[in-house]
Amino acid sequence: MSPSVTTTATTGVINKNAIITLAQLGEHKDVQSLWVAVHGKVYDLTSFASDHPGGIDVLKDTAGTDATESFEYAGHTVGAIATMAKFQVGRLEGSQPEELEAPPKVGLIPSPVQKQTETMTSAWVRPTTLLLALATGFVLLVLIKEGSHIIAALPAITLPSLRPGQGADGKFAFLAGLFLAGSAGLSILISIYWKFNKTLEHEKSVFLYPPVISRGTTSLNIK
Ligand code: HEM
Repeated sequence: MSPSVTTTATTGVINKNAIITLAQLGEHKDVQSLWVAVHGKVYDLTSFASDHPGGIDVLKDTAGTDATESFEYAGHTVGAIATMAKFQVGRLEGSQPEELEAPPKVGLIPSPVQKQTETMTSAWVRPTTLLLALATGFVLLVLIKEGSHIIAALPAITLPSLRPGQGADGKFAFLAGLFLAGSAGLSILISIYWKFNKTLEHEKSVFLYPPVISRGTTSLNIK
């Protein structure tokens, strides 16, 4: 025999496994006694209805019925799901109570899958970095040893003139100036981005996050 409805939140003792029929649920459809079923579990929200952050009206509209669809549509947070347990007064007859799944937490720490991908990337990057460091070291050594000859062999660089046609070698000088200014600007931008990225103290580049992360039903599984 199924356990019976022993009591409600207002009377004290609660049997959370009490089987409640749809007809019994339907008897609690107003603010004096407001019950709803969500995912096979029945909740007595009489004392909570006026404090419900989503408003009392949505609860009044679904009072005495299976409110699973509306509940899901509202997209409740982990906090809301944790709060529900204390209002449970039974289980809806004929339904298999489902454990409510809390929406994924959204944060700046990547999930294990993302971490794995990034670790793979950094593992790939490491030998490249080593190779680059070795190449730089080699170039430096050559410069130290043969520096004066190389510098002597280089053509003299003349800074560009702002007025076209003036300065040594008009067109070339302007292009050289443009190139120098461009490289300087790019280096400044790269270092600003690098510093900005470090300041945020997370494990992922800022540009890898979507601009908008929706609450509740986000498909992002960032934990
Ligand atoms: C069963 C116990 C319930 C609890 C403990 C609860 C709790 C909450 C909480 C804490 C919020 C604020 C947002 C959040 O933290 O998720 C909220 C919002 C809301 N709830 Fe509930 N709720 C319950 C049931 C329901 C039901 C049955 C419905 C629909 C019939 C509903 C509809 C809403 C709506 C529409 C919002 C506003 C969502 C928004 O502003 O985006 N809630 N609820």
